[in-house]
Amino acid sequence: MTASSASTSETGTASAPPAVLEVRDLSVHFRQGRGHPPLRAVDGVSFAVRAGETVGLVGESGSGKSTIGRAVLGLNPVTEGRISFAGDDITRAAPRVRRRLSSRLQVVFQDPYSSLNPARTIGQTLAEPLLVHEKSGRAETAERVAAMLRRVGMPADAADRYPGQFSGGQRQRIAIARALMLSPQLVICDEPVSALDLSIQAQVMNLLAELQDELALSYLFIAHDLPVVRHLSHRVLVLYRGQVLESGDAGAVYDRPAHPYTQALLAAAPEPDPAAQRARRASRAAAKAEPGPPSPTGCVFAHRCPQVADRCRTERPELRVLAPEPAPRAVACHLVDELP
Ligand SMILES: Nc1ncnc2c1ncn2[C@@H]1O[C@H](COP(=O)(O)OP(=O)(O)OP(=O)(O)O)[C@@H](O)[C@H]1O
Repeated sequence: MTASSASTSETGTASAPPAVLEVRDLSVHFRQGRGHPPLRAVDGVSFAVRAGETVGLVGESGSGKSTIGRAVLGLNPVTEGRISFAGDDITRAAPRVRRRLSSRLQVVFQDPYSSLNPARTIGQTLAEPLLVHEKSGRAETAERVAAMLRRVGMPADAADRYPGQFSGGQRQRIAIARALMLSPQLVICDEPVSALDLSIQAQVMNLLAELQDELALSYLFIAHDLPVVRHLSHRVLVLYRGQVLESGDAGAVYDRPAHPYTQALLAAAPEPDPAAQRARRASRAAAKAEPGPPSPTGCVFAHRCPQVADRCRTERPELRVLAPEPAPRAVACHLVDELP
């Protein structure tokens, strides 16, 4: 495996569609109280999401996935870096700009039970964005609500009922319908299927994929479940302690993980084939649990890495593009040329 020496943050090619979302060197730090250094929840992350594309964020709990999504939505203050939406800088957008933006940038959260107002009918919930942003008339609003309900696989009479009358999967369809009412360009999906049963998860993921094809939607897809992210993502970013350790084409990252952390993460996912399961178990055993604090200056994964070298404890590795690869892929590891 070889890596080009040029440092890069995945920018794609000149012929790629324009970026809907562009995140550059994003850092989000949280104060931890007197005497403690700030928590670097996100630490220098760069990526772009293009029209019609799904970019998946994966990583263990606490790796910074949701904090990135919340920073894009303006729900977490940005410490450093820049977030652009359709070419406009929205890093510290004023509430008035954010309100306007909400017609083009939407979110679907994990929990469909708490994200829908139990006291409002589904029709009222879906009509609200139209009434606020487009000042639509009543007849047109009712027609658009009914059409969207049909589109997400719900009966039109659902409009007159309340969230409590639906199952978790149906409520998530309704949450997706609400997100799409104003024809957004980008939807941030933050663990959108993790609260659902497996068979329902597949249905909701298929719905998201169909809607993307039909409406040329872009998704920033956040999930801890690796197969779920693979199913929907064109590209993925693998995060650990707020940093991207590997990124690139989803198929390549999953089939030939290059970073020892990505290898360990995939080794922890369920594997039906017994031979592959044995290999994974060995790789999992090699990646140490958290034996101590990470080095403040070196690679954030060094203290757990089975391949760690002296340099890893003192020098932070840059994200470098692997070559030759059909699609750009980048890995932050000093040992990338020597890895199996
Ligand atoms: N508002 C906050 N104040 C302080 N610390 C926070 C805040 N939000 C997140 N964190 C911390 O930032 C780190 C990253 O959290 P984040 O929720 O982004 O991780 P995640 O990868 O989405 O994991 P999970 O799936 O468990 O939420 C964690 O250590 C978390 O405790």
